[in-house]
Amino acid sequence: MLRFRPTLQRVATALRTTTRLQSSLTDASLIPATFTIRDGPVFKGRSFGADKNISGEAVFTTSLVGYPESMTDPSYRGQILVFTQPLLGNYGVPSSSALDKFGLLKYMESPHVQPVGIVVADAALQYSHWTAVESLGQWCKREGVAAITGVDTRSIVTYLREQGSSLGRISIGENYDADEDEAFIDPGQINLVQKVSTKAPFHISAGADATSHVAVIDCGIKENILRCLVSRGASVTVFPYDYPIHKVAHHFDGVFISNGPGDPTHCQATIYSLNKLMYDSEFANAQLPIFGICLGHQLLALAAGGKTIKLKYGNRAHNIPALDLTTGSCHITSQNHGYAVDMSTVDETQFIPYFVNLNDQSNEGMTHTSKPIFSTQFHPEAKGGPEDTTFLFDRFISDIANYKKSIVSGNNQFAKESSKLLMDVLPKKRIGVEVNSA
Ligand SMILES: NC(=O)CC[C@H](N)C(=O)O
Repeated sequence: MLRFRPTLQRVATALRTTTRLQSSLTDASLIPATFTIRDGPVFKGRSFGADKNISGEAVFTTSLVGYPESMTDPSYRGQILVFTQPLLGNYGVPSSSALDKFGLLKYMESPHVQPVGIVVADAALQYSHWTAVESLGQWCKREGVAAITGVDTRSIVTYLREQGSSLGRISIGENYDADEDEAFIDPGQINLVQKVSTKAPFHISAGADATSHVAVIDCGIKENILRCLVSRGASVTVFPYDYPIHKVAHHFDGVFISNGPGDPTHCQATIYSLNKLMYDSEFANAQLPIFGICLGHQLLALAAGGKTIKLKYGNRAHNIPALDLTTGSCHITSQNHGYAVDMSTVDETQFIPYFVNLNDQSNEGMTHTSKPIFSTQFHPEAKGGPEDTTFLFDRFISDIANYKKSIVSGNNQFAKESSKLLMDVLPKKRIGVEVNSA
């Protein structure tokens, strides 16, 4: 053993030196920055992102990996994302434009960084990964996103857990005055969905193996949700969030409602359309499959006459246990939400709870009592996070297959017209989505 000690000591010294060299905490070239919580504490650190003062709702995620996916999730629009993982950026950032075989973004959940700013304990200034093309800091600078490092994220999160999600701001520069009464932008007052939803329909083909065609309501859809659908044979036509989907639903084999940022009650046009789709006499006997995720779940509940509540600090993590009330199985789920459905306000003759959160008992999904309509608060598509609940996409595809069979056998009164929409001429990606700084 003794013979190895000098070697071990050398390795330990080398590791310490490497860590010191890579750490943002000791890099004097980074300019000072301040993270301030409104009516709360002030944290002094250093900027490693865009040279820009920003404000928004400060929220935290306890996810350990997956910062490229989280940071491109449109549901984070308008927020300042505090990471509890103490070292961020060590595996760099992959390409924002690489595409998979469906023409979907290979590594990112949308083309741009969505939070207005990020807060980390220690940003790795060197990175290493075979997919990496730039550092976390370079990416934030290129995207106009403020980033602060060298702050005590444990005490920030302790504060946010006790006080609830709060408004915050990141200010860059030495001469920041903590008393300066600069405005704190409250994204809760803004229709953020309007900023991230496609401005016109686009189409992603499932290719020669396509077995169905789904209408997607885009409230800020994550790329992997589209992939989960098309990789299961469902071609998708993606519509703006306020498109009157009830007027075109008969052209499709199913309707999907996506995740998205902000307060669900801002999406009145979507709620109206979903209400029509579920309750209008035209659709009364229709067995059209509908599936909603996260904001999509909240919008379905609102369309069914229910109410949503704002959680104290939300659920943002990749390891949240959700109990499937139909099977008794517990699944580990990926989550990012600040609002939740109050199931006591949803008509129980229409919808019953599907999943429940085993940490805080909040609702995690609902299922219709007589129609193939269901939704989840968590993210079965993951990215990042565990893929334990991707079987829900299989359920949706199987609901679609049953629906198609019922039409073929003439059992369904909701006769489906053959699609006359000119899918081939539709664009193949999102249209005119505003970049983060807009
Ligand atoms: N990921 C989501 O779709 C989030 C939904 C909603 N904006 C919330 O915060 O609750």
